[in-house]
Amino acid sequence: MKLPVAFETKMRKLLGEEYAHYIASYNHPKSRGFRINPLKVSMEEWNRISPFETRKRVPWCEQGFYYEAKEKPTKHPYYFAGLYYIQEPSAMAPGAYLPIEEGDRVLDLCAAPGGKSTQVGSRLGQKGVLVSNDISATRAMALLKNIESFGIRNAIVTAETPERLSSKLEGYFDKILIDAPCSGEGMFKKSEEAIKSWEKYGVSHCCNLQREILDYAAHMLRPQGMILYSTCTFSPEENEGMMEAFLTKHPDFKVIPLTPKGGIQKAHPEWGGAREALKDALRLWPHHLEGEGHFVCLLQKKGEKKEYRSYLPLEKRIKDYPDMATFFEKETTISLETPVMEVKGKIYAVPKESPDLSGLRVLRNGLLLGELKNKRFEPSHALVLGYEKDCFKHTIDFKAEDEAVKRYLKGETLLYEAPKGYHVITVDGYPLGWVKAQNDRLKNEYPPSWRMMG
Ligand SMILES: C[S@@+](CC[C@H](N)C(=O)[O-])C[C@H]1O[C@@H](n2cnc3c(N)ncnc32)[C@H](O)[C@@H]1O
Repeated sequence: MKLPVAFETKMRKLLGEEYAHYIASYNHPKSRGFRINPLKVSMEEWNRISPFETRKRVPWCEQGFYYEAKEKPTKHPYYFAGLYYIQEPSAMAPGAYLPIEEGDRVLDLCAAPGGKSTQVGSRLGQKGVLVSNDISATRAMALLKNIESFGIRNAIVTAETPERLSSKLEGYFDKILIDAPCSGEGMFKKSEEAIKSWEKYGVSHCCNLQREILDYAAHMLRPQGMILYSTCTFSPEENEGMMEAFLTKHPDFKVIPLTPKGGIQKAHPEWGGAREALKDALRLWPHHLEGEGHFVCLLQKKGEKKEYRSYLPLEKRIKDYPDMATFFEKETTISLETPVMEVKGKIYAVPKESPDLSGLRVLRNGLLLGELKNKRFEPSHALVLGYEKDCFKHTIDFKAEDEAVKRYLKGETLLYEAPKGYHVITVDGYPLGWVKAQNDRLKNEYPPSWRMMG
């Protein structure tokens, strides 16, 4: 791999004697990881059912595992059931180090494609609120799909600028994750694109973005709330230096020490002309652990906790829409008292204490239950992925090895005798999607954009 000369020179200067060790890590094979979804599978259950040989754990992430390329986890039906997310092991650190308490309102401000959002969302355990945002509407679509796949019901997905979000959400959040757009130096081994982007945009362009994002985040955080700032770059300007500039501008914030685990190192305040307290931020180095480069820092806002009062009024329930209520009664055990919101015929189950986001670009207001079409209710794919098997009254279960599962995931009609109407296909008991049974056939309702390729 050809690294930019300016980058090598910079790293040699920063790392001194360690440089040889660091540069040698570019010859090591890439580390691959996946993170299991505690909303769908406990660790005990996973250890029983895991189809993969490798059982090696990622030391800094309770749900993280390494895997070998030959194991091809994206081809297994469990992937389609949302049992795990493929994630570079070091990228699991920010979501693991963010403290989460029951009922927290969390903002993931730069969230696409959803690595950290799926992690934090699954740690929330369907309680509280997760607002997952990305400035790019196209990237936010991929984020939405991953949130749906993970079955996170209490997530709101937006595609907004931090400025516009902050105009509506002053002091709303308990926790904010900023996985900042950065110069990506820690990802050079993972992608050639990262090198090209570094050469094109450089560090200072990213610093401007990060400063702005951090300022808007500070505005949206309640006193006593926390910001977890992370990058996948080595440059001190975007890490210790960025945190120093933020703390100078916002003296109502302090650094919360993080404990290094499994080869993670302390940060280097001296590199960024930063205060001593920033040694308690963390750096992940490819020559100290199995994973790429990352920086993680936890900040807390001082002051007294205030109550946020401007919630979205939730007046409707499933039972208020007769066609939908009939469907839910016939097909599910989900409560008809579930609070819902209708947007252009689409019905969402909305988390309690949702903020009022009117006027913003909202892709999803909670769990999409389905659509009202000419008085008929059509259930969504997200509904199947958002609940466990026992919540559906008509299910057809296949074993993961059964060829029918792959054929279903590829969109084929299956020959199968079942009572007429909707059924949920499950794999080893994990819901995958809808079918409609008729005349000894299961009409495939698996969405084309979710299908298994190849
Ligand atoms: C490092 S990536 C995020 C990766 C993501 N957190 C994950 O774990 O999958 C940074 C993201 O920031 C987004 N971004 C860039 N500028 C932004 C801004 N001003 N506000 C919000 N998001 C921004 C990019 O579109 C990109 O998706």
